[in-house]
Amino acid sequence: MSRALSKTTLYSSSLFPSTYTAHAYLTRTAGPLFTIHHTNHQPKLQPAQARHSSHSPLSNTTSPTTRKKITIPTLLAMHKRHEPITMLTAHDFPSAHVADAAGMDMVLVGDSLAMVALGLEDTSEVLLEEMILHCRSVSRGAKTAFIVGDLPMGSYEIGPEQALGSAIKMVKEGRVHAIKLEGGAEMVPAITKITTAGIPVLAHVGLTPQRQNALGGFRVQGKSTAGALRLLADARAVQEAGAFAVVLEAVPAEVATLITKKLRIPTIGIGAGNGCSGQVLVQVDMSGNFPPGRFLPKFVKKYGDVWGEAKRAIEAYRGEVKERAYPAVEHTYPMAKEEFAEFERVVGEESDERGV
Ligand SMILES: Nc1nc(=O)c2c([nH]1)NC[C@@H]1CN(c3ccc(C(=O)N[C@@H](CCC(=O)O)C(=O)O)cc3)CN21
Ligand SMILES: CC(C)C(=O)C(=O)O
Repeated sequence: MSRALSKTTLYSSSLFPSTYTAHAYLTRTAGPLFTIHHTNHQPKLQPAQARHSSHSPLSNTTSPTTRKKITIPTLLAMHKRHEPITMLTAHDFPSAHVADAAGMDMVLVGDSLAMVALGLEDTSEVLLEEMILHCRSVSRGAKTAFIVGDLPMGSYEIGPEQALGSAIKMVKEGRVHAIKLEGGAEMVPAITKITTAGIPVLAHVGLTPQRQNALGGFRVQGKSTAGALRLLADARAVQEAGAFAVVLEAVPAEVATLITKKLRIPTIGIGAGNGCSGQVLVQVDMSGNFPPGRFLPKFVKKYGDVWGEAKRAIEAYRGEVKERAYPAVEHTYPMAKEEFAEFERVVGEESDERGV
């Protein structure tokens, strides 16, 4: 087994579903806080309310700054003044909300959600309908970032008509602002068709994970002179077709820097060095929301330990439930003494079900 192949196997198999489990916990805990908000117990529920507001689409109080909606002109202005463009993936309401609150310029509903949110083997399995469901929840969570939805494999390669049809569905039903699709020169007719219809396209060249079988795994692209020239030709082709920016994935830094200089549109790098116009990473990777020992591509920097924190909290909860330390008195609802005394008296004559 080659080095690349064994890594690919490790990367895309059983280790991802565990990541999903942890995230599902985080997602579910956010839910109930919503309903509590609307009860009559306002004074007692202050803490819950405060936490609730961090996930509330109605309130912006936890955002560090109130910022304007990011649009294509905003992004192009950043590019013009050489300000790096920040992009992060999100696959649901809370992951979109936190990316938006932390100031990401762009949020990508990447098809990597097949692996990190759905536990699938690779990105080729995810359906357009599934992507749309995730896009809808992300669009409700990210109110200022520019939202891009990934067209999944099979939803755009047949021809420009199919590509436009899928793009329209992503915008109308998924509520995204732009779509991303993988491929270079061969995607020019599709990109032209979609952009002509007024839907912005983020192109994606270099390592294109939807074509991993043809590429022979997740391999760095553009490592030879010929490969780098092909990459530049592809990047130029998608630019001429009307893409507003292009993702460069797993490309030597020098090649990505030179391609960036040769283009008018911004390049968004992932594993392509710091000479690109912006950067993108997968949120679960950079926030450390995965179990210890999982393989990470070389370009990932782990900025947090979300998995460790979630596991620590869940273990503490488990321990307290087992010891009857949780719930404590402050987590319970009071009742007037006389009411309870009467209740106890009325049921007092009955025998206990549990054998007393
Ligand atoms: N969680 C996650 N993060 C990602 O960045 C990501 C996904 N999923 N799924 C779709 C693609 C696949 N990606 C990958 C996956 C593996 C490598 C990888 O193994 N790279 C090798 C280089 C191999 C070579 O030398 O050619 C490495 O060592 O980093 C790269 C990108 C990026 N994307
Ligand atoms: C890694 C990024 C660029 C992506 O395509 C995804 O998340 O699917």
